[in-house]
Amino acid sequence: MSTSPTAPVAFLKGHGTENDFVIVPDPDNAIDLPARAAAALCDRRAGIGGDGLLHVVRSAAHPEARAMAGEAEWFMDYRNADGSIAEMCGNGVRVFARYLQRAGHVTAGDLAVATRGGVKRVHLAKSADHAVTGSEDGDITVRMGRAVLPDDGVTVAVGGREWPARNVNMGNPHAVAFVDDLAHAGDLFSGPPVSPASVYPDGVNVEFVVDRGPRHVAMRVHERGSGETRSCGTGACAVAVAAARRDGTDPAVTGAPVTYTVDLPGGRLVITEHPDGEIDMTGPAVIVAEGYLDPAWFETAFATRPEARSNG
Ligand SMILES: N[C@@H](CCC[C@H](N)C(=O)O)C(=O)O
Repeated sequence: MSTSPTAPVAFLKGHGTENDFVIVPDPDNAIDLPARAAAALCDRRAGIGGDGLLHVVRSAAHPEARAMAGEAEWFMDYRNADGSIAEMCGNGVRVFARYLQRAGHVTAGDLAVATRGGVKRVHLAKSADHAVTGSEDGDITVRMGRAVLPDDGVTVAVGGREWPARNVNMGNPHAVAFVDDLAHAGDLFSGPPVSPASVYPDGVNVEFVVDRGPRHVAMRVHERGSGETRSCGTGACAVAVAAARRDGTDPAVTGAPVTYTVDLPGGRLVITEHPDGEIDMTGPAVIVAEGYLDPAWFETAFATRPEARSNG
């Protein structure tokens, strides 16, 4: 049973390759966080500010996660900055795991996190082990599951240019377009039109990708519900999968795992796809602050916010 809080609500702020999140620990699912409260927390001017919200709840205490409680003690109840729900957030899972480690709920090693996209296996490296990303706290690897690639023939358009895009589902929907120059994506103040729109009835995350070298790409992303962000973990996986099909390195065909380095405005993620289709994402995760929400502010934001505002 969730209620509006009367005591101060604790929060933390964290990021994974600068995809930033407000974290609200709430093991018993006692805090009601409707879309307007999530959007208020993520508001960069009138709230804490973030690309999304990580509501940290015990799986057994959340109706959407109860069935996963036997496999994963903790549920990542994720919201986009506009308050909308998404199935998965790759950077979010790493930051979620870092929070659990900092709070003493888990130690370095392996753990499972329940998400709306199913249970994700996470490996928290020891702090000395940061060979991939240089993270001082140690890299975190998430087994992201398998990509689904419907053959839909979608296109993405910006500023009079149009590109064919690959439809990749990583639990959440992506359209991946290979471009000559990341500047061609424009200002990304709004979501680039993707056609036919009917392919993505619930909206889509759009990635623009350029080559940097063999199995090395760079990308920008416009995220559904959050706008342009400095990184997207599921997006980086979608990009690596699309690049492997384009490059003839699809592990299901070659029988060998393939690793892509994906550079984002906020940092670097390393993505390995295995012959069975399973995808591993490795990157950093950092907690930057913690504190308490002002109860009066939270009550006001909770009660009066009429609709989601822009996250810009
Ligand atoms: N930034 C995330 C993706 C968050 C969800 C996305 N905006 C959606 O609506 O699908 C990531 O790191 O994967």
